Amino acid sequence: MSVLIYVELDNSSIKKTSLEAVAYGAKVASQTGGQAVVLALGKAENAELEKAGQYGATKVLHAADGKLEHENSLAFADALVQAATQEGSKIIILSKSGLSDAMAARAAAKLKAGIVSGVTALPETNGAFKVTRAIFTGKAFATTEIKSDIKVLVVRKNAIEIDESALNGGSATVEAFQPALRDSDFTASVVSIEKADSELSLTEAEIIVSGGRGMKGPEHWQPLIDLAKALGAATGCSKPVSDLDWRPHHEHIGQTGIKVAPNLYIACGISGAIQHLAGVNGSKCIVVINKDPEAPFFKAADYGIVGDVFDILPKLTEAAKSLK
Ligand SMILES: Cc1cc2nc3c(=O)[nH]c(=O)nc-3n(C[C@H](O)[C@H](O)[C@H](O)COP(=O)(O)OP(=O)(O)OC[C@H]3O[C@@H](n4cnc5c(N)ncnc54)[C@H](O)[C@@H]3O)c2cc1C
Repeated sequence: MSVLIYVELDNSSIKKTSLEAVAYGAKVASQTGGQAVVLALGKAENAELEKAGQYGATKVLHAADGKLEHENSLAFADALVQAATQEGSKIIILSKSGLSDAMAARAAAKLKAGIVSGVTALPETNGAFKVTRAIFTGKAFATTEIKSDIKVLVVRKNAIEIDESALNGGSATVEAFQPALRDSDFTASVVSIEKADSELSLTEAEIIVSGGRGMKGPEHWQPLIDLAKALGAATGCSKPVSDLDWRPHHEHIGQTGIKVAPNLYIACGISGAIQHLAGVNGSKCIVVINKDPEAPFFKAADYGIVGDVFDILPKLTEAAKSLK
């Protein structure tokens, strides 16, 4: 029995969050006595896809059809179902994203599979198949039993720890895969894409430096950008900041914005309202800088600095530069 893992591509490379899903899938495969097979849709070099082997995959199915170059949840879900059927996969794993949630739901309906999204840990597979997932925007965890023959898991970032230095150096074999694509899946298609000029995507970033209303205005953002540059971090912001057009809307983090799960989240002049926390509580380590020692964000912080952001940010930037 195989475990099928769908990986998302960005500029012909496997996204980091998808490599985590491969590592997760490989562990599930070894728990259940199967092999980990990867599905990649769109343009990518074999050498890039073989990398999935380092994370425990034995085989990569690659559908390079030009029609699959742009995200299309209908066609991608169809391809996923066909790959699962071909491989006889009973467990299908995707890394959580807007695209994968849409694909997973469609594929689960077609395969009559039980689906759990927001999975935070490896499943229990001795006896009943149980998974833990985040609920109430990450404030609680629920254990769910999946009873169907086929199971679909949409896994949150950081669900398992990957020690990059201990990767096994293996290489997966890449096989061409040609799903039957239906014209009805392409009734709406991407005509052009304009990418945000930020170099790092918030959902993929290892480090995020984020600012709130405490930054006082767009003209005062440079110290935050300097720290982000020194750390190789992406920049984010609270909702009022993007509502006020101090920062672009794609930086808005929280319940109504992007949900992030970096290794390090540095919050500068953000109060820590529950709606903001809902977007950051998957972060491994949270550092809060706020001049108000009673700011609610400190309760969610791993490290807190009580002080003025405009004093602290330049010092952190200098320290980050000197460490390099
Ligand atoms: C339905 C709904 C959905 C929402 N969705 C979101 C969401 O997705 N994301 C989101 O962020 N918000 C969201 N909000 C808004 C949320 O409730 C808060 O109002 C918002 O997060 C507050 O933003 P802030 O922390 O930047 O500003 P404030 O609450 O104004 O906090 C500013 C903080 O900066 C500190 N500060 C001021 N000056 C300095 C200084 N010089 N140095 C250090 N610290 C300083 C202050 O002590 C304060 O804690 C939502 C609200 C609703 C009702």
